[in-house]
Amino acid sequence: QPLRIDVITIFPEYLEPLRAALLGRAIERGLLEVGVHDLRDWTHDVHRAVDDAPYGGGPGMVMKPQVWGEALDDVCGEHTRLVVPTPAGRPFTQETAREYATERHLVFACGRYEGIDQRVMVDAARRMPVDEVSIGDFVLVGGEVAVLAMVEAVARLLPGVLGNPVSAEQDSFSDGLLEGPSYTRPEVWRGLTVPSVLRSGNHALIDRWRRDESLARTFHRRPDLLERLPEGSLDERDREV
Ligand SMILES: NC(=O)c1ccno1
Repeated sequence: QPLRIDVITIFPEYLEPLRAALLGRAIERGLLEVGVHDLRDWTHDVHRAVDDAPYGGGPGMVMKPQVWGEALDDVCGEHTRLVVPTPAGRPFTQETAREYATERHLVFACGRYEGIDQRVMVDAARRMPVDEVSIGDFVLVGGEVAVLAMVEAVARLLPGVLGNPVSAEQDSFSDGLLEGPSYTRPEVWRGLTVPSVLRSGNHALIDRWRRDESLARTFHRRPDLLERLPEGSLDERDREV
């Protein structure tokens, strides 16, 4: 059955984009299920408080464990992987997206940057896998935008979501390299031409050119990715690029 995704947040309206365009159509087609929940529905006080001052002092507020505990008790099930976006998390990469696309149920807990009381993740880890992940080395106001990014990265890998499934294999990172430049008509635009090899019809040459462009771009923009390539990824020809 389709991957089920639930998002718990104090800004449910932030997740509306999941209902639009490609993702919205995939949901309508039953290729994945998405539920969005307002964390405040699990508060019991008149102020619907979800955070409090941090023990030990310091700036900002920390999200209360009781509210999160009750929300997760209701939303998580026996096949749930809990994902908590945070700048302090392990890197979320294309590999992570591929793993998540094979899950049955993902629950995303959107916290403020100051964080959720750590005991919420400790308690959840007693009965399900819990991933604290970061989408990049920068700080957002909350986890919602990170969830939008991760859900999009995962959903596009699900069967039937992308019109042209091959592109999921060919996009950046699938072979560990960055994707090279792309071109379309017109052949000359503002005096700029399309590399002639792409119009040669010689697909062996075209593939070779594209690989060289990927290697060069990766070398210049992300040399760290070259370090991480699995052994044997680069042949003699590649090393000359
Ligand atoms: N870098 C991140 O993933 C993040 C999540 C919340 N704030 O920043």
